[in-house]
Amino acid sequence: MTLKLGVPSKGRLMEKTFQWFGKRGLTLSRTGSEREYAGAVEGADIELVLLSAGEIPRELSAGRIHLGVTGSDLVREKLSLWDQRVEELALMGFGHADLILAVPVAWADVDTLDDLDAVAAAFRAQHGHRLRIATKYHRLVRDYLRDAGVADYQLVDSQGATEGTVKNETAEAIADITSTGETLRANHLKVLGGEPIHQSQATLFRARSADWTTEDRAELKRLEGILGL
Ligand SMILES: Nc1ncnc2c1ncn2[C@@H]1O[C@H](COP(=O)(O)OP(=O)(O)OP(=O)(O)O)[C@@H](O)[C@H]1O
Ligand SMILES: O=P(O)(O)OC[C@H]1O[C@H](OP(=O)(O)OP(=O)(O)O)[C@H](O)[C@@H]1O
Repeated sequence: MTLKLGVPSKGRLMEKTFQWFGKRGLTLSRTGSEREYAGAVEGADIELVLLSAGEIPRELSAGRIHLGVTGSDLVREKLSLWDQRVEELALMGFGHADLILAVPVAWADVDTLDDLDAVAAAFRAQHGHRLRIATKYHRLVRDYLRDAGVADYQLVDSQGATEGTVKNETAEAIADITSTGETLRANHLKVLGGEPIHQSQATLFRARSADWTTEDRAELKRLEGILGL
């Protein structure tokens, strides 16, 4: 069986993924029409599989692809015990974004997680429901807040335009990815101080559970040589 490499089919990670491999002597390209999800790899016995960045963690975990490129945030969010299912082969140095917690700028007394904790307890007493945090990163946010001892909150699912939920009054705070900070500023939100929940970047992963034949392992060794890993 040929080694299968899953790469983002579009969006912010695709082009840089192709460049990253290209710089290391492996030419990845899309084949077929502009809208056809087909690709090829020159210089190695590898089948290119074009996938949504968000689906690559699941495909790796199920062993349907041997290797995959996606954001480290997506692997940690989508896979429980992610490091038992995949191995990080290379941090690729692009697609940097921080997963952060943000609250309205107008909350002058809330700048840290401890402040949020205090406000959350008071909020519940005052409003009769828990402070709502909108996010699509349920696992990462829950784990982070549990470790920090913050309990008086509820997560509200938001799959996009998360920063708008505060203005729309469906949440009091948000947890989302930011890179330039523009979207937060435009929506009058500020990041809580301290380390981000996760610092994400595009990463090349190896599926631990995929069916690795002797030839696949040999091809991976050769690939690691080409890529200088
Ligand atoms: N503003 C941003 N700047 C840099 N990286 C970002 C930004 N927003 C998201 N990302 C990163 O990009 C990756 C997601 O990429 P993208 O948005 O192309 O995928 P997606 O929306 O999940 O893809 P698809 O819609 O095909 O499922 C995540 O790893 C995330 O950390
Ligand atoms: O810090 P910034 O550079 O402003 O980027 C942050 C924004 O980028 C991402 O959204 P995306 O463009 O993927 O749209 P989405 O709302 O559909 O997730 C993320 O969810 C933020 O909303």
